Parts: sequence; structure tokens; C-alpha cells
Amino acid sequence: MSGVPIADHALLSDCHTAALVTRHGSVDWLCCPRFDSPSVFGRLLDDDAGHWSIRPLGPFTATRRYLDQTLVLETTFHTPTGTLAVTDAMAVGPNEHPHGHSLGVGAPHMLVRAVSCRDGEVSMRLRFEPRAEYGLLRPLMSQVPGGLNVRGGPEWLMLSSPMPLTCATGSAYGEVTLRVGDELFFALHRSTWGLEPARIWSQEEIADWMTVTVQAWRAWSKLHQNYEGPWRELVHHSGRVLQGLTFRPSGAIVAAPTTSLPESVGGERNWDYRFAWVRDASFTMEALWVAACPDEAGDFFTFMTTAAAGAVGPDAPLQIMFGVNGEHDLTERVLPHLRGWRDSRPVRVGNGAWNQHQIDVYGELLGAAHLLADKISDMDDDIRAFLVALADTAVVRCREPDHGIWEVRGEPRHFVYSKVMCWVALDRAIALAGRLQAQDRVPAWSAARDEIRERVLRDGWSASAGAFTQYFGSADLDASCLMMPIVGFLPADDPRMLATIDAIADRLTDERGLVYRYRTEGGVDGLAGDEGTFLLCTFWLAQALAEAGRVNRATEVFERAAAYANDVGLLAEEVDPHTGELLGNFPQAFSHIGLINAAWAITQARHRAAL
Ligand SMILES: OC[C@H]1O[C@H](O[C@H]2O[C@H](CO)[C@@H](O)[C@H](O)[C@H]2O)[C@H](O)[C@@H](O)[C@@H]1O
Repeated sequence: MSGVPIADHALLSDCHTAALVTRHGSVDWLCCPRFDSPSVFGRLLDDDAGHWSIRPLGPFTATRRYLDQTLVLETTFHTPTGTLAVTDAMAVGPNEHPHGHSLGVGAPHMLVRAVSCRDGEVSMRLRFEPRAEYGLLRPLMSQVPGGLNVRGGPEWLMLSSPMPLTCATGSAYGEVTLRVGDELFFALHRSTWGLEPARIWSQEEIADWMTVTVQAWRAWSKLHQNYEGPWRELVHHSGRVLQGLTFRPSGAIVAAPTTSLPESVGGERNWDYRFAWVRDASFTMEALWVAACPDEAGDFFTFMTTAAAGAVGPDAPLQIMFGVNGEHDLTERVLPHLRGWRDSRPVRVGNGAWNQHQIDVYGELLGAAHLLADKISDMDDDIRAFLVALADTAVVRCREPDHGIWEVRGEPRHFVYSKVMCWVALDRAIALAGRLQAQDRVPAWSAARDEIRERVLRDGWSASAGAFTQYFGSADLDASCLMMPIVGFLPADDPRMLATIDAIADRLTDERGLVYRYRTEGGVDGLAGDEGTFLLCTFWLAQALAEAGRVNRATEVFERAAAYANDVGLLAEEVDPHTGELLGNFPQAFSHIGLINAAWAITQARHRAAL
């Protein structure tokens, strides 16, 4: 049964796709050439779905880290006879743009692995089992000088290997003893059908790709990362993770690079996150404003405008998520041949939420446009018209029930968060009216904004709960109400907000003090089973407390959540309330967004307190 702890994985990215590497040197997840392509290594979801491991033959302990300011991973194996280091990267190509923001433009679609003996001597073993199409195919493998030719179904790969490998059906393996100073370079290269064939690379060429990749990440980090404040390294690292979830060719940003890592072990809450949600991606752009100066804001708004293809207006709500190249149809299906991580089935690809009605997206997108307006140097007529259409659509749609931020699979409702985000949409559109050349719309936008506000204050508050709640007329708490002060709907020290923050801190948390999105008892979200606590929501609590001036409590909550980052600073979506293990897709943009924004809010609150 596949079941290496989720926290045992580290992320590699070339800003086209991502790989996950276990603590023991096995690449257990790689989809290529795009984030949402079928996997070639899928052991994350099933033992037989493919992997590539490099590790010592005998007993070892392992430590690992990212090379400074990069997403290049170094795993060090300590053995009784010596020390072996394996350095792994998805090659990003040179970062030649004068502002360093061409990360991934020249990516060769190549996974590179360098093995070096740092001390004594170590026998290592390599095992290579690619399984295209999510594990369906055992490829044909043949030896060629300097490596292996690997073909099967839609995939044609070349493995460059300096050591001889033995091929069995669909697998290759080999062993070699390295002495101090010995170095070997491996590369897995994917061809593009009909264009450039994959090829074998020399040791020097692979070493160069590795060097260039390290330099490219460092150039990007140096030019983009200015955040100074508490938890600086974690914030910068989170910025790199978010950058690593960006799809360079289009400017899209995925919610996470995995599918079907479950929200509860053995449960059915398993979703494919390898898509660009309007919500998640807008939040990512905003968090990058804090952590990494998003030079790519223009690309993102061009992506959104293109993906929506102008089909937004009062009669055509904005689709809530897209494929990384702007695809609309993301129909969900199950992969029955995969057992799932720790038997968490079904494994899904595609996402049934793609055609849900979620009216918060207008607020998230206009919120990001407002924050980043100065960064969108090329705000052309198409982008302007798109943003105006979003606000006009919010005026009409804000009165409708929807599926909400949590994408509940039941009846649409009047979710409080959705209404608040419609208020944000109009509030920010009014602020941007000059740049949007839409001053004539301001009276209509203002009237609608004020009407939503009144409705939320009246129907979103529950006297019995003593808090703002999940939807109009309910008494159920929902952590998304923590966003009300964060987006400026009400001041954080308003008595109603303080009561809501306290209610969530007291009644929507587990024994560890981590926050649930909402209570799942009774199948209120249309799904069976329960789920873990949600890291983004815990960071929201820290952020709301900071906004309310409760800086010490904010710091405590922040540190409680950040402590769940694994040894290489990565967070999944949720935490198992029973075991404290990370759960859900990994690494998830939401959680890193929450970390960055909460750190920033605490920094600001400390400054205010010091004045
Ligand atoms: O809980 C049911 C829903 O769970 C997923 O949605 C969550 O992830 C999205 C991507 O990060 C996020 O935008 C959303 O707010 C989260 O609730 C899943 O993608 C949905 O299909 C599912 O209905």
C-alpha cells in the first residue's frame, strides 16, 4: 500500500510541472510535461504506479534541505561507511531576463539528479520504474550508449545514466560503489512528439543544467524577495513554493501539484488540485506581493482574461477554475486502477467543481487587481473590459445563492463569505474606476455594494451563535468569516468581529488549537466522513487576531500552524486532528498563502503597536 507520509515529500518544479521526492531519495510523483498531465511516476497513489529511487544499498539515515534560495533539493545519506549526497532538480533553464523573471522560460522538460560521495565509500542502488498514464503502462526499454530509451503509449523518455543498468520488464536497476569525490549525473528527458526528440546528455551537460538551475532560482530570489520581518526564511521559501506552482507558459497558477491526497485517511474527500482556481490563484498573486514582488501580475491577468475569453457578464458568470492553458472543461473522472494514498479512494482526475456557481471569484480577482494595479504595466483594453465586466456581473449575481468558497457539493445557499467577496468586488472596482475608465458605473456599483453590506450585517449574523455564520439564517460557524476584517468589510475590533473571532477560536478548533473550515457532522457539505483542520483557516485566525491588535495571540497561533511545515518548509492543506500528520494535496498554495499573509499582518501589527 502506498503510504509514505505526505510530509516526507519535497517539491521540485520547473514552472511547467512538479515532482515529489521522498525523504529516501525516491521520485514518487511526476506528471509531464504539464502539472495536469498524466503521471509517469505515481507511487504516491499506488505502489505499482512508478517511481525512480537512488539511495544507499545498506542501512542509512537521511537529512535534507533545499540549496539556499532555490527549489533544488539535497538529500544527504549517512551510512556506516560514508556519506552520499543526492541533489535533485527540475531543470528551469537560464534566467536571462534583466529583472530575473524568466524562470522556467527555457525549461528543457528534464529531471536532473546528481549523486556525489562526500565521505568514505558508499554502495548505491538505482531503481527506475516509469509507468506512463498514471501507472497503466509498462514501457519498452532499450539500452543505448549512455543510457536508456524508454517508450510506451504517449511517452518517449530518455534516461541519461553514467552507470550500466539492467533492464527487466518495464524496470531498470543497477548498483555501484562510489568513493569520496566520485560524482554521477543522471537526467530524465522527455521528448516532444514530432518536434525535438529526447536525447542522451553528457555528464558535463547535466552538471551544467544543475548549475544553471541553481543560479536561475537564486537570481529570481535575489531580485524578487524583499520581505524583512519575523519568519523571513519561511516567508521567502513560501514565495518560492508559490512561484514553483506557476505555469510559466500561460501565467496560470495551480492550487497544488497533486491529486487525491485525502482530506481524511481512507476517505472519499480526494480531489485533483492541478488546476488554476480563480480564487487560489488570485490569493497567490496577492501573497506574492508580500513575499516575492510579482512581476508576473500582467501575465496572470492576461491569462485570466484569455481563459474567460470575454464570456463574462450579467448573463454569463465567470467560470471558477481553468486548466493551466485556460481549458474550460475539467470533467472529473475516477482512476479505478489506483488504490489511492493509504487506500484513500477514489483517485480523481479533473474536478467536478469546474462548473459550480461561486460568486466570491469576482471579489478575489478584483481584490488582486486593486492590490497589483501598479504592477500590471500592460493593463490593455481587454483586461480593463474584463475587470469592468466582473464588477457588473457581481452586481447581478450577488443576490444569488452559490456553492461557496468550500465548493460544497449540496444545494446552493446564500453563503456569507460569497456575499462579502461581492462587496469586495464592488468596493475595489469603485476604487479602480479611474484606471478602468468606468466612472459612469460608480453610482450603480456603490448602490449594490451598500445593499450587500446591509444584507450581510442583517442576515449573516446569528444572535444564537453570537457570531457571523456560514450562510444567511444559519447558526453554524465558518472560518471564512475571518476574512471579513482581513478584506476590510468590518474593522477587526468591531464588537461583532471580535465575537466572531473568539467564537471561531473557541468552538471551531481542535485540541491542538488548529481551525476547522466548518463542522462536517451530518454530511452538511454533501460528503461522507470528516476532515482535518485547515491550515489556511488557522493562518486566517492569526491574521485576524493581528488586525485586531492581539499580537501575542496572533504570534502564538501563527507559530502553532507554521510548526506543521515539514523539514523542508512545506505545508499540505490540512492536519489530521487525531495524529497531527499532514493531509490533503501537497504542497498547497492556500497554506503557504496563509503563512505569508499572516506573517505580514503580524509584522504590521507589531509596527503599529510600537508607534
Ligand atoms: O470540500 C469539497 C471541495 O474540496 C476541494 O476544494 C477545495 O480546494 C480548492 C482548491 O484549493 C479550493 O479553491 C476550495 O476552496 C477548497 O474547498 C475540491 O477541489 C472540490 O472539488 C470539492 O468539492
